[in-house]
Parts: sequence; structure tokens; C-alpha cells
Amino acid sequence: MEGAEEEVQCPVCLRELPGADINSHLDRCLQAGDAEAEPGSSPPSKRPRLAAAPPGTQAQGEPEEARPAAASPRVFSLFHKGRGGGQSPGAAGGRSGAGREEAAVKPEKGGSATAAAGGGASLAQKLEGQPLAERLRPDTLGDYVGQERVLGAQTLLRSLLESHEIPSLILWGPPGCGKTTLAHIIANSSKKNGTRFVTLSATSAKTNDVRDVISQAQNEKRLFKRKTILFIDEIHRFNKSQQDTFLPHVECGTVTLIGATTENPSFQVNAALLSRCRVIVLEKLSVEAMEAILMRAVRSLGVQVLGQGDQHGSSATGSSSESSEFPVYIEEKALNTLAYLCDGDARTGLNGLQLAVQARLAAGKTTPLNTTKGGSADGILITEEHVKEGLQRSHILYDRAGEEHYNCISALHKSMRGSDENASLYWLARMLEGGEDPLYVARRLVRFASEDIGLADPLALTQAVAAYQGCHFIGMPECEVILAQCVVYFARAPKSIEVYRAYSNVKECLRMHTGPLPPVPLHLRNAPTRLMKNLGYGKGYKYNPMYKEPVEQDYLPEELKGTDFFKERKT
Ligand SMILES: Nc1ncnc2c1ncn2[C@@H]1O[C@H](COP(=O)(O)OP(=O)(O)OP(=O)(O)O)[C@@H](O)[C@H]1O
Ligand SMILES: [Zn+2]
Repeated sequence: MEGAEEEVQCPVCLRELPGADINSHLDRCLQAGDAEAEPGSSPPSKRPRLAAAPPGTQAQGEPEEARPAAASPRVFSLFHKGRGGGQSPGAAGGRSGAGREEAAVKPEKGGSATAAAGGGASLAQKLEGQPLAERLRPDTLGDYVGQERVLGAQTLLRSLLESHEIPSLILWGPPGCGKTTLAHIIANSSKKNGTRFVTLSATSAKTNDVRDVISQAQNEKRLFKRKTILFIDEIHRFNKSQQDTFLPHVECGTVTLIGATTENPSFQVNAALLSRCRVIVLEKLSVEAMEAILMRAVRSLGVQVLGQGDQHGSSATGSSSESSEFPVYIEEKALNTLAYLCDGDARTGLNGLQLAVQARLAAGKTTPLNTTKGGSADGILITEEHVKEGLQRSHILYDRAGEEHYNCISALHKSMRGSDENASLYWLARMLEGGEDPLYVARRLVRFASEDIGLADPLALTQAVAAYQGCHFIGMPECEVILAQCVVYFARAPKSIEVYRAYSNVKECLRMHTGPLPPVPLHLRNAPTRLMKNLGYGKGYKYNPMYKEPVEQDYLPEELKGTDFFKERKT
């Protein structure tokens, strides 16, 4: 027997406790829960608060050994939990790891970006700790840039948000377009009526974690009539059976689900689940939207923007970088370039900005700058080049729309053609690591299969199409190995341009033809009507299967008789 003291389960955090302790525990437990609903009023704590912690995790002030696996608190977190900083800016771009779902409301934040940057801190200090992108994550729809199509004035989502009626949602959009941010905003707006907000990352959470969240939500609903919103990042990573775990609970309203995915949900998300959620399609942020986000960041850092062409400060906020030794300037052009290069991914853009500024501060080189009054002053200047360097250093720079994109795909094509499997893999990785769309590469492989391998290995085309579909099904990063396999297959395959060249010859022949094109020989024409027959259509045609011997018959127009497109042309 376990002894006289019976264990009971706390209805809030689901921990098993001795019956005698339950009342005092419950007081603490509820307090922690309330505190979490009102982040400003609670003392800052690095520890996950009770409601944020997985069942079985200790409450504050309880014995250390009550805490199970150290890893589990990373799986769960509430949005209003301090991140605790410490993430290096270099890691900021990473989309893996349990840290990212622990997105937090900035503790020091007073609502606006400028306040978030912290008044007196030096620029270098402002850039330490939490990545800029995280720190500038908007809390309100007012600061949320772009996405007017789904969030504009007359939209359904907007009115639902304003009436605090949050339906289950799937937010679908490319990386860094604001899916997580939108979930934060929803969380903030529904905090007022006591709704709990729990977040899980599909990359690290297990089915059991999901069950725990659900049973806790059931308790909260039953005992305290509190609603729970469950945010699941990268929901496409959950397998179908994990997705099924939610289904009845989304349906009966125990939890409101907000899922985020970069993959087309109609392929990746369980159809039954999908039918219970509204799918919100977020778009890649436009260059203009990116510029607005970057401008806000620059302002919050107290960096001044130098207008195009002229070399003077465009804003009068000369004191904003008071704590740095020298004022920091950024060329307007550098901002434009950054907005363009980050390809609608705000995280990439903000990281790039952060790295560029940090690198310039570290270098400490000043440039004499002309000020508005014609005088000159020393300042640290960030140019377009610095921004590009910043992106490159973090391996982000890969100009998906520009030259790099074409250079790399061309290098890949030529390496495969040259049967250099090493180089082929290198160029593939350059593109994928740079964020290239895997389907773009896959499409090129399909072309290569026919253009360069052709009938030397007709299976190559099958491989390429299969690779394309495989990539389509599973997306990055898992699909990278599919492409790698196909690329190496192609590098090693025998090559033949026979068909490709012959077809080019035919096209060339057509292009060079002057005058009307030769008619289709009568004997090759079909004669479905009597009139056509009378006109001589089909006359003299020899139906091959009727002949034992090879048939002598012309299939080319008279004037092309004897032309062999497969013979190499000298042009
Ligand atoms: N629409 C937006 N308005 C303002 N800032 C934005 C917007 N979208 C993204 N950001 C900024 O970019 C950062 C990253 O965005 P967020 O985490 O919302 O992207 P995501 O779409 O969830 O990307 P991922 O698919 O990579 O998780 C945010 O912290 C925020 O600073
Ligand atoms: Zn409890």
C-alpha cells in the first residue's frame, strides 16, 4: 500500500499530491494562474508559471524533485512568459529547436516599438539578448503590417477578433510572414476575458503532451469556465494520428486551435481537422511592408536614415543614439535592399539588420557625414554593402529573385552535366540552405532529365518527377535528401542530348522556313467524310500492321524528303 495518505490530482495543473496538501497547493496554483493572465502584475520569473507548465511540473516554491524531465517545460509555454534572453543573434534565424515556440511578450515593453527598445540603453545593449525580430513582435493589430487581404477593415477575421470570438484557425503562409505574430495578437486580445493561451511546437511535442494540454483544458473549462486557445506551430509536422488527437476537442469546444503552417494545409493537414478550422492564407510580405517593418526597427534602435543621394541626416532625432559614442546612420538604399533581399520574410530582414548594425558597431569605424546645416560630423554609417554582408554572414543571403538564383541553378545544371557529383551537391546545398524553393530546383531536375540524360537513361525522368512530387509532399527540410539523391543520380547517369538536339533541329528548320509551310501529304491525312475521301485524303496510305515487310512510305512533306534531324547540324 502507498500509505495512509491518499494522492489526489490537482484540477488545475493535474499534479498528484498528498490529500492534505491539496488546499494550500490549490491556492498557489490558482494564484499562479491568475498572475499569468495579467503579466504586468506578476513578479518576473524565469520559471514557467504553473499553468504554463506541463502537468507534473512543479509550482513555484515547491520541492525541486517534483519537477520531472528538464526538457518538458520547453515544450510548453505561455505566450506571456519572458523568454529569458540569452539567444545569440546568430541563432535568431534558426527555425528549429524548442526555443522558438517560447515566443514571449517583452517584459519591459510599453506598447510601442520605441519603448521596447528601452530609453537609455546604448545601441549595443539594445541589440543584445533577445533577437530584434522577437523583441519587435507586435502585440496589437495596429502594429501588424500588411496582410490586408485577411485582416483589412471589412474582413471576417477582423470582425471575429474585434468581437473576441476566436474560431479555430489554420494560418498558412511562408516563413516570417507573421503567423506566430498573429497568434500572439489574438492571445493578447483574448487575455482580457481570461482565456488561457497554450502553445506547442509540432516539431518537439509528443502526442502525450497534446493529451495533457487537452485534459488540463477540460479541467479549466469544467471548473473555472476558462477557455483555452492552443497554438500549434508547424502543425503540418504532426502526423495524422497526432492531429486526430485534437479533433474531438476542437469539435466540442474544449480547445480553440490555432495552427500555423508553411505547407499547403490541404495536403498536410488532416481533412477532418481542416474542415473544423478556418484556413487563413497569409501572404509573403511585400517589399513595402518589409520597409515599414524595418523602418520601425530602425526607429526603435535610434538609428537614423540617410536619404538617397544626399549625405545628411533625414531625421532630427539627433539625440536618439545618445548612448552610443557616435550616431549611427543607415542609408535608405540599404534598407530598401534589405527589404527586397529578405523576400517577404520579416525575421530574415530583422536579423539581417541586427547583424549589420552589430558588425558596424564592432568595427567601430566612423565616417565623416555632412549634416543638414552643411557642417560635418562623424558617425557610423551602414551601407547597402554592410547589409548584404550581414545577410551573408548569417548564410541568409541568397537572392531568390535575382542573379544568385540563376547563377546557382546554372552551376548545378553544369555540374550534373559534367558528371561532377561533388560539385552538384554543393550547388544544391547552396541553394537550399539559402532558402531556395525546393520545387524550383525539382522543376529544373525534370528538365535536366530529358535535356541532358534523355534516352541514355529514360528512368531519369521518372526519378525527377518522383523527386518533384516527394518535395511537394513533405517540404523543407525533409525533402532536401530527395533532391540530393536525384542530383547525384543525375550526375552519375549516362548523358545523351540526342533527342534534345534533334528536336532543336526541327524547331530550327521550322524557324528558317520561308513561305507557306508544306501541306500535310494527302496519304497521311485522315478521311472521315466522303468529301475528304473524294479529295484524295488518305489515298495510297499503307497501314503498317498489314505488311509483313517494312513498308516504304514517306512521312515527311515532299520538300523535306530525306531530311534527318538526328544528324548533327553545323550551325
Ligand atoms: N506582419 C508583420 N508585421 C510586423 N512584424 C512582423 C510581421 N510579420 C512578421 N513580423 C516580424 O517578424 C518576426 C517573425 O515573424 P513570425 O514569427 O510571426 O513569422 P511566422 O510567419 O510565424 O514564421 P515561421 O513560419 O518561420 O514560424 C516577428 O517577431 C516580427 O518581429
Ligand atoms: Zn495545481
